[in-house]
Amino acid sequence: MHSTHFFEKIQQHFNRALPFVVYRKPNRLEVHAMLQKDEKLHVIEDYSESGFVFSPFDAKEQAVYLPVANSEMISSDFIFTDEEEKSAAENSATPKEKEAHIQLVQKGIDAIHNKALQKVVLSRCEAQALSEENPLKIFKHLLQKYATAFVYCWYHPQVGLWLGATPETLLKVQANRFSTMALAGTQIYTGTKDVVWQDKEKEEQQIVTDFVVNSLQFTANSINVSKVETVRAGSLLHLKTAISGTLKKEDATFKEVLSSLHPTPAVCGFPKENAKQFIINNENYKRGFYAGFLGELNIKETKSRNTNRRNVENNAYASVKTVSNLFVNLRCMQLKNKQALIYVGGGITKDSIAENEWQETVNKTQTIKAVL
Ligand SMILES: C=C(O[C@H]1C=CC=C(C(=O)O)[C@@H]1O)C(=O)O
Repeated sequence: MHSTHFFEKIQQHFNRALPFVVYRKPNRLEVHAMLQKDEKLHVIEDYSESGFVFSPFDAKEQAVYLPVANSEMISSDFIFTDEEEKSAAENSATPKEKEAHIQLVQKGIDAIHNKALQKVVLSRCEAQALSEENPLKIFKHLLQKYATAFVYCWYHPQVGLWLGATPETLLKVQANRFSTMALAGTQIYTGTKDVVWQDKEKEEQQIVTDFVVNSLQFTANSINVSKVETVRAGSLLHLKTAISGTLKKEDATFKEVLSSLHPTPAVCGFPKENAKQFIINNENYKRGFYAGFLGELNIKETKSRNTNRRNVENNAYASVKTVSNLFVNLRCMQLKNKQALIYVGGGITKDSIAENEWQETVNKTQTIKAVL
C-alpha cells in the first residue's frame, strides 16, 4: 500500500477513536498496522492468543491485545526523507523532581548495601507539554530517527495512547527457536562505539545475562550466549549479550518462558521479587505499560520459496510459520491531556552514585524529547 494512503487510513481510524497499533521492527523498511474493527477491549488469558499484545510492567495487571481475527492488517514501506534535525527540548524536570529521584536512588543504594537486593531499576515519569499533538506525525519522526529500534504507536480508547522506540528485545520465538538479549549499562554516544565501560556497568549487565540464562534452563534444550558488545540506541550506548537457542516444546513453554523472563533485571532488578516489591513500594508513581512488553503474538507468517506469484504450482511449497516478536517497552511515552508523559529509569547497583543516575535518566529522556 502507498505510504500516504496507509497513514490516511490509520488517521481516519484514530479519528473514529477505534483501537490500532502501527509499528516497525528493528532495521526494517516495512511498517505494519492492525486496525481493530470495533472498540472492544480484549484481555490476554494464556498467551495462546493471536494478535498484538500490550502488557504492563506488573504481571498482576491485565495484558491486552488487538486480535488478528477482528482487525484489518495493512502495511507499507516507510520512505526516509532528508528531514531537518529537531533540537531536543530543554530539561523539563523540576528541582523537586530531581530531589525526589535522587532520594529514591539513595534508598535503593542503601537497600543494596543492606543486602536486601543486588540490583534494582528505578524510574520516574516526566511530563512535557506537546507542541505537536498528532501521534502519527510523532510516530513518523520516531521512524525516521531510530532505524534500529522497534518503533510503535499503540492506541485503545479504554487504555490510552502510547509511543516508543525501544532498543530491547524481550523474546522472539519461531517454531522451537528463540532469541532474546541482555541489555543494560548506559553511556552517551559521542561518535564511536569503541568506548571503555566501568565495572558498575559491566556488573549491572552481567546480572541480566546470568538471570536470563538461568531462567531459560528449565524450558530450553540448548542456549547460545554471545560475547558482550556495545550497541547504539540513538544518542546512547548500551552493553548487549545476544542469547538464543531451542525450546523443549514450543506451545507448552511459551507462556512459561515469558513469565520466567519478564520482568528481567534490565527493568526490574535482582532478586526479581524483592526488586519488584521495592519498586512498587518506593517509586511514587505507577509504571503502567512502561517496562512492560509489546509486540506480535502468535502471528502466522507465510513464506513462499518461489517469489514468482504467477506460478501457482509453487504455492504448494509455501510454508506457514507462527511467530512471536516481543519487545520491552522502553524509551516510551504516553500522550495524555496535551502532554507527553516520558518514562525513564536506570539500573542501580552497589557502585551507583545518585547524582549520576539522575543524569542518566535525563539523558534517556532525550530519545523522546528529540521527536516532540
Ligand atoms: C530501564 C531503562 O533502560 C534499561 C535498558 C538499557 C539500559 C539500562 C541502564 O543502563 O540502566 C536499563 O537497564 C530505560 O530506558 O528506562
